[in-house]
Amino acid sequence: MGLLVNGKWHDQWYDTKKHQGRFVREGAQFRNWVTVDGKPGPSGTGGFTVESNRYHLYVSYACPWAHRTLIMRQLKGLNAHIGVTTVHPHMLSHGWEFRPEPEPLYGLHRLYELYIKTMPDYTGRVTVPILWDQQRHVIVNNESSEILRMLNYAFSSLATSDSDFYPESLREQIDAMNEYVYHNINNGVYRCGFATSQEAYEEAFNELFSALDSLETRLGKLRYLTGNIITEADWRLFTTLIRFDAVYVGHFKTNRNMISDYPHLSGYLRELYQIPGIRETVCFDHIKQHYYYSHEHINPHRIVPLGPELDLDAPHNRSAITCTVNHH
Ligand SMILES: N[C@@H](CCC(=O)N[C@@H](CS)C(=O)NCC(=O)O)C(=O)O
Repeated sequence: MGLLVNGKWHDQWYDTKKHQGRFVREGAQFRNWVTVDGKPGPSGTGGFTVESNRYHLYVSYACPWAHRTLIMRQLKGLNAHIGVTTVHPHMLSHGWEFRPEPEPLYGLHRLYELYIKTMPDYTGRVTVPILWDQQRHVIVNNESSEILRMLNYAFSSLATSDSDFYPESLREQIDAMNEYVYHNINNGVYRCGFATSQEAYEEAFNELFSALDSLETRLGKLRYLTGNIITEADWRLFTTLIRFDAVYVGHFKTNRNMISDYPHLSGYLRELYQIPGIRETVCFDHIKQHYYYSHEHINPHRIVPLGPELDLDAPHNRSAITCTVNHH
């Protein structure tokens, strides 16, 4: 694992020293938007008009951030319009790689080569997901939360489903929920796992479990995070929950409870998993191989645990939760 400095690859682990052992995630740097008319979006520059088969997603099945984009592509019915290439689950000294086959567009073997192709003197982390423009041969955007919104809106002219995962009337609630879930849960598990001091770990651990406790209560009253329809907030939580018992509990030491110990959270997780098309986006083999094998600092012998056994096909019993709270 490493990063690019002026377009040169450096193999190094995250530097947590400047934050007293805390893991602080770097912001994504490519922030252009695909739009219906090619005008600039909320950030970046314009020229990225929505078109079938012009854009391509580079993802890892292991990565919770990339997973969100795969889910949105699937649920909107965009599979025929946006191709996907996946990286190898092991992220080693060259970062994410295309192995054994190179990626199909340019025959490249390493993800960082796409960053250099976009910006020859790029300095920063090399992350998935990437939304790639096959016409201009550049990264459009490498921030998953923004890619989700593009798939939901700009691409809706191509989509086979008209579901809206960020409806106007719920935006304030979705934004607040996203913020809370991002800090405490999505990034919270990484803050536990990548902490290099006891204090930093405990701080993240306590925030993580108090957030899970509070969502457990919430999901005892509401079918989904913001009421009776599934929004992007649910899918953003889902990608962390689905990895939790399989990986985070052991590898990231988030072991106060498993998700399966929480009746409402686990029923909710199963309900989302059982929605048609979703299980096809979940690859436990890549998920377990990636974390346990790649992070040598955490797991030096790279032994990948065989358990736990998860029964995600058990009945979810969520239809009993009728939404009585008016969320408007
Ligand atoms: N803000 C980014 C974060 C993406 C991210 O951190 N992806 C991880 C994989 S789970 C990655 O590629 N890490 C490589 C690295 O940090 O060097 C997003 O949500 O799109």
